[in-house]
Amino acid sequence: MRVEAIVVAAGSGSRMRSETKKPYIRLQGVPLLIHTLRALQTCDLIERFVVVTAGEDRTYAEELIRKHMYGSFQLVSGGAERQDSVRCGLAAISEDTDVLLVHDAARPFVNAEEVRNVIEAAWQTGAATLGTPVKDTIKEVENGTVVRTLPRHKLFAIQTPQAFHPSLLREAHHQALAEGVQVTDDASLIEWLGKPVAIIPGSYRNIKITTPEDLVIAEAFLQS
Ligand SMILES: Nc1ccn([C@@H]2O[C@H](COP(=O)(O)OP(=O)(O)OP(=O)(O)O)[C@@H](O)[C@H]2O)c(=O)n1
Ligand SMILES: C[C@](O)(CO)[C@H](O)COP(=O)(O)O
Repeated sequence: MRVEAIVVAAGSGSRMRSETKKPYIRLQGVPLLIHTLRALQTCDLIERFVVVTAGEDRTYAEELIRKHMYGSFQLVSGGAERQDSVRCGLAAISEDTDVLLVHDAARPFVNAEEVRNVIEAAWQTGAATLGTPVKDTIKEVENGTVVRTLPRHKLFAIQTPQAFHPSLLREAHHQALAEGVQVTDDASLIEWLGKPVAIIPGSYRNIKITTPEDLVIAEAFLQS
């Protein structure tokens, strides 16, 4: 089974409100993107990485990766939305790839077992994602008023990595582009095609670094 990974790092990080772009913020002296690539590399199934960055950051990111990492990788320029960046990455995936992993550069705490589990599930079923049962009560709200409370026992917070048969993800992105469908994760596109997505138990440590508070949590995780 040949596995390749797309790591999306082309976001603007607007919710972080930092001077340094989010993938290059340093945690214990090491850029976030490098923490994330190292975490993925703990799973020895991944043969090659396609790293998607903003066009103007490509050279800088390439230098960083060469300095801190081993293994095969390619840099690709991303697009305006996450979905566009994944599509740019897809174009650089090798034709003979059996399972394609898609991961946020903003999730540095994924572990080897989680990566392996999601890859193996996608190999069996076509599409799989990590997820954790939600801890809070979730309400649907409109115009500042609660519409309804959703049944918590059915709700999962969805993470990356997500893994797919490449042909299935290519078809989903191709159709979504043609029909103007925009979603926030790749699994949603598979759902939209009417195909099943397996949920693999994730960990509450696999946070997405999104707002400044997450940097405090990340430093604490790194120290522990
Ligand atoms: N046009 C985009 C938007 C997002 N991403 C990537 O998708 C992942 C998840 O997105 P998020 O954490 O929300 O990052 P940003 O879009 O950068 O943040 P924000 O929404 O706060 O601007 C990140 O690794 C981000 O770099 C991307 O590659 N291309
Ligand atoms: C893909 C994702 O990380 C799953 O939780 C999330 O949907 C990314 O969303 P964002 O809007 O880019 O934060």
